[in-house]
Amino acid sequence: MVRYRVRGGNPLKGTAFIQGAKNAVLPMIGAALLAARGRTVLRNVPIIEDVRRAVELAETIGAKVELHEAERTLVIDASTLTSPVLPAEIARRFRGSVLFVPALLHRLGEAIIEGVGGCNLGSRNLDFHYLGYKRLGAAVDEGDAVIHVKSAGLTGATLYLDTPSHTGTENLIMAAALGRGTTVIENAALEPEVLDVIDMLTRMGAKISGGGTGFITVQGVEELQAVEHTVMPDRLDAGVFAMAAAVTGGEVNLVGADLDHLGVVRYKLEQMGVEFADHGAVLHVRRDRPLRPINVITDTYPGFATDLQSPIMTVACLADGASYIHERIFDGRFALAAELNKMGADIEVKQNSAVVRGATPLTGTEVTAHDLRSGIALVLAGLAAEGETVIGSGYLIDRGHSYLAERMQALGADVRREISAP
Ligand SMILES: CC(=O)N[C@H]1[C@@H](OP(=O)(O)OP(=O)(O)OC[C@H]2O[C@@H](n3ccc(=O)[nH]c3=O)[C@H](O)[C@@H]2O)O[C@H](CO)[C@@H](O)[C@@H]1O
Ligand SMILES: C=C(OP(=O)(O)O)C(=O)O
Repeated sequence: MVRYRVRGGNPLKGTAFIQGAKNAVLPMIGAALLAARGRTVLRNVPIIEDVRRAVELAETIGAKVELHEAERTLVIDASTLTSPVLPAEIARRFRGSVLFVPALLHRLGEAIIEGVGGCNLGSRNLDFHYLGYKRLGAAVDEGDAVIHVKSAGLTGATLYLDTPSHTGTENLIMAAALGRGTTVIENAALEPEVLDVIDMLTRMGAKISGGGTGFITVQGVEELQAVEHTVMPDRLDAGVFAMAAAVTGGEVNLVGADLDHLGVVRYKLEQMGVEFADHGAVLHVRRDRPLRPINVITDTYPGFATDLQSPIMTVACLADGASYIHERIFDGRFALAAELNKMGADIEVKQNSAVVRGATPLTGTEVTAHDLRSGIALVLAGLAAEGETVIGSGYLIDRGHSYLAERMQALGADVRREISAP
């Protein structure tokens, strides 16, 4: 049982190091499994629980993996894949398990998916993935508990996504990369992580064009080589640390944060009164004026990232006036509201919209993380609250933010992580 204890009141000051991106490293581990020879080296790997689960899963299917935590480096030898089974006990613990399917199809001719996990945010369908594999020639048997995908060799086709799914785009690119002939993917995702994965696959020898346009063409090749690649910085981690400065009236330098990757999040925070100054690879963030309320509509990149919707809900609690938040990506991403209300917030949720009436003083109490980002949003609330906030189900925070307590402490925050018997 992991818990976070936060004592609020300290304006954050100093330097934070932004971790490598969770949503880039997970598909990159999936990509590394496509290389039948050699060793892949991934650098700037975030030391998070999802990466540990991905390492366990890769080992379970036969890869040899070394996670060098101090060096933030993964070494993956996928020459020895032996099992097509993604077992429930690991695969259900993180979303990234779904990104192992293309490698299993190419390397072993089948993938047996006993479950896929990830944050509980309402419906999280995978139909675009399975329809895509079928159009590439695979047989998909969707049983109640287990999904079996089989292929004697994938063949290029025209594919489309009803909406630009992040992992859906990555999976269909990886499936097409070693297929025969040309694949076109329409309505593909534009997220920076997807472009970083395309960059890695291209260096592995894949022929991919159109990344970032929504219309991707993949020309299949015979084999892909193991390469070395540095994972891009995590824009969600950067957004959270920027908001930590915002809720405490602080001033921080974020090493490695890329302002361009924040998309609309940047402009919304500026409207609220947060100032950004871009000094090359260091992003300076400060807030020294009262917070203003905001309207937020989540969207795919470069729109407002749904993963930063929970953190900005905390910021909105401290703004003077009513903020409106409309969630368009997931149909169950407001579990945070009830937890913030326990701390003194005034948030009303109707279907996929929330009204946050601020500014309300927040008071520390016992609250629960329902998913990764509601967890980190409660840490932000704790930083601004009077007294102590104790956040249960802290494992969910550890899924996506590395060394959180240490990095917050370096900015002067009183954040502690504790482990106790369940
Ligand atoms: C590991 C990873 O990269 N996770 C990210 C990824 O999740 P993930 O890739 O799972 O999210 P998607 O972009 O696929 O899902 C977005 C929406 O599309 C729907 N959908 C998706 C696929 C499908 O086959 N059918 C379907 O209906 C989902 O139910 C959801 O409502 O993108 C999300 C949206 O930016 C982020 O919150 C997650 O942090
Ligand atoms: C929804 C998230 O992650 P996942 O897709 O891995 O559950 C997230 O990172 O906020």
